[in-house]
Amino acid sequence: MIEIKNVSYKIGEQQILNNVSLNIPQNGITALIGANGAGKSTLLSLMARLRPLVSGSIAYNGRDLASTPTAEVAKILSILTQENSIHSRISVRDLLMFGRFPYHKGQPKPEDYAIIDNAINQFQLHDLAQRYLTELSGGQRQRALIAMVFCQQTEYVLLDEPLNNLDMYYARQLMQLLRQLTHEHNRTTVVVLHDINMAAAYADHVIAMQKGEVKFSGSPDEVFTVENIKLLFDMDVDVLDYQGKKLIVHHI
Ligand SMILES: Nc1ncnc2c1ncn2[C@@H]1O[C@H](COP(=O)(O)OP(=O)(O)OP(=O)(O)O)[C@@H](O)[C@H]1O
Repeated sequence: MIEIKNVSYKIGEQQILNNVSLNIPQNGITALIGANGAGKSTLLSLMARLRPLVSGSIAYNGRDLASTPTAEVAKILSILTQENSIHSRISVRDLLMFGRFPYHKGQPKPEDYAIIDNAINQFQLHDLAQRYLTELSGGQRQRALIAMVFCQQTEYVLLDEPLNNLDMYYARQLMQLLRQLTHEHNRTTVVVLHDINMAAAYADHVIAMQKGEVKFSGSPDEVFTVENIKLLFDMDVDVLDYQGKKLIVHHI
């Protein structure tokens, strides 16, 4: 479980997070949803210690994040941020090997190569493996970066808007793969999603944020109601039942 207790965060005079407390269940996919500016990315970056925690606490399986050495943190959690723009001339294959660095420390072993080959297969990167990141389209680069995160094989995976730049085919493929990799390896994946139908279809748990606070937390069935979506996004929508999942009709 990830335990977040009384986390507040300010930038200048602006209160970005206001006393956020929540428990993210162990094993499975938790979707973090909410309007632009709600504080999702800020919370994720505090959870990965990319920003220093100034108040409150965050613990992974009872282990306090603030007092865990950096080398240990790299083996507990991995993160894909929205700012993951790598401009150096590095090939996709080398990028994936870079993800293994906390384990091989510059001297890859056969198991590191095996993990990378596997990721190239799973993320359908064969045609891109030798190409430089700078030569890829936005969506291709995004897939490579997500594959790198998975090569780190951490118990906790934090992904900020992984569907950015992905077309319909790869967006669905990624969510299916996320679900498969999360459940097969008993991982805990926290994913910021703007596409609430993807959250409804693939998440086990949903956390909805608004103005720096957690508004709702529960199963997709509990969170995705007409009333909650009105409150979160100020939109009138229909919520349908489709193949056992909620389908939110919001585009017409
Ligand atoms: N470096 C910064 N300086 C000033 N304000 C910031 C900074 N970073 C974020 N903010 C503000 O913090 C608030 C929360 O931003 P955050 O990126 O966490 O929201 P979000 O829910 O992830 O939004 P989005 O869905 O648009 O990505 C916003 O009001 C944003 O303008």
